[in-house]
Amino acid sequence: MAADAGGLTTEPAVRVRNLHRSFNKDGGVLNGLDLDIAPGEFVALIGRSGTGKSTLLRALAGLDRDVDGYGRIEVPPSVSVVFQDSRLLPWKRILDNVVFGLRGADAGDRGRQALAEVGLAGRERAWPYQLSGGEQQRAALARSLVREPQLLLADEPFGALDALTRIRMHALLRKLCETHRPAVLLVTHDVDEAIVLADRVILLDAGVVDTDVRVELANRNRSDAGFARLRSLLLDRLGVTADE
Ligand SMILES: Nc1ncnc2c1ncn2[C@@H]1O[C@H](COP(=O)(O)OP(=O)(O)OP(=O)(O)O)[C@@H](O)[C@H]1O
Repeated sequence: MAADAGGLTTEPAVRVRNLHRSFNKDGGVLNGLDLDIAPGEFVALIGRSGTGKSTLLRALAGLDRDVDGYGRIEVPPSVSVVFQDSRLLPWKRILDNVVFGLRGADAGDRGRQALAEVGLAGRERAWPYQLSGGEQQRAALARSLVREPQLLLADEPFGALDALTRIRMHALLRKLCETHRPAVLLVTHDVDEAIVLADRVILLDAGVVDTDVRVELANRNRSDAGFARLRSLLLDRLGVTADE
């Protein structure tokens, strides 16, 4: 049970217990991982390359049917996933991509509203190839959030974008999460991105949680001393010095 701001206890949105996953007999990628994410909590997952971040995300997304049977994964019924590439269907217009598979007479309206929320009003009839990389990721976010997921899983969603576009996307993602309040697990290589966006940063090492730190609102500001402290703590745990 996680304590919420009012001191009450709430059931976590995500509960992972003793999760193992290996791909060969040389050793495990996930080695008994435990993790709770509270409803509406934004968790960033960092870690050296190959430490199992994407493996965990895929397991939570239900994309890995071979996670070992003796661990436990509990996720909410509605989960959306965003990847580094937008995975828009090239033969469908943007609005049709966003509402693909949605039911209800109001699907079109909900899709249009979601596109407006991500700054793509007026682009409903565009084809994916007519959008920039950043715009395609905006459309991918709209497609996820129009489903009002209780859990949003994001695997390096801004990894392919230029630095300026990334900063804009950070602001957009925070705003969307504050409006829709899904629990979020964001995999990123970027320590700064993790601190700027998340309520909590988790560092994975050797397939278990190595470090689990809370980010106060003030620490999200890059010029805050707390930001610098957190950054050097995390970089240290990753085995790099802040000057590298
Ligand atoms: N389907 C698979 N088959 C075999 N090995 C795999 C498979 N998926 C992942 N692995 C291996 O599991 C390990 C962890 O991979 P994973 O993608 O989870 O790491 P990661 O922490 O996300 O890495 P990166 O930061 O480089 O994206 C790697 O050694 C990878 O080669």
